[in-house]
Amino acid sequence: MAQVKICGLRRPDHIAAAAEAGARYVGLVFFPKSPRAVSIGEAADLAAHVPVGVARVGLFVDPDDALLDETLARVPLDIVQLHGSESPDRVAAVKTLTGLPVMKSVGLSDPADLPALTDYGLVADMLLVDAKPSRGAELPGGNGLSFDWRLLVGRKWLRPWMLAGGLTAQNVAEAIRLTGAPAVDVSSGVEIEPGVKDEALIRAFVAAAA
Ligand SMILES: O=C(O)c1ccccc1NCC(=O)[C@H](O)[C@H](O)COP(=O)(O)O
Repeated sequence: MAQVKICGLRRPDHIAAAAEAGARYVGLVFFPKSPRAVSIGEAADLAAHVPVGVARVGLFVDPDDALLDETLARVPLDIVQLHGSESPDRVAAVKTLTGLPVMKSVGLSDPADLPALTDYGLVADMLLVDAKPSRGAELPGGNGLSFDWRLLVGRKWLRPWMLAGGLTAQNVAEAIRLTGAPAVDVSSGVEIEPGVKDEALIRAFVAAAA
């Protein structure tokens, strides 16, 4: 059984569906280019709908200090997810600035990408092991793209981690079985079109990961 994060939620009823189904994390995207982006005001409203026991994850891509300060002044986040090209030093600085746990994404496509998980494991509180976006991709994540899960077999890192990238209700059980992932993260796999989540798909995904 793996914990579940549903990322890129934009509606209170979808947050409720995710929580009722048993998701332990919900993600709010603060990246304007994303079809899942929310404004700070929208996020403040959505965060108020998240039940106790479900962690509110704010997803940022190479944020500057001002964006983090402005967001956290209005949105009660529990975890900061960094999904850009933040260096290990920047991850440490964001932890200090925000006082929150930081989850750093690392994109994988081949074995040469694996050492980054060790490097970021020294500074981040959690790791998000995602597919590396294709060259020229508009978004650094949330692309519905998976990677060869066999890269992870038998590996251990210094921090708790989540598996992401192209997961769906159909493939998540096999992904967990193969990788031993203690937690999984999904966005596109519970959508009917980019940025449009579907309650039935959310419920099916959480059930399949359990
Ligand atoms: O979801 C986005 O739109 C997004 C935009 C910019 C950076 C990261 C983004 N998503 C990151 C996530 O945490 C996704 O859940 C993860 O990449 C998995 O996405 P998917 O393959 O679509 O399930």
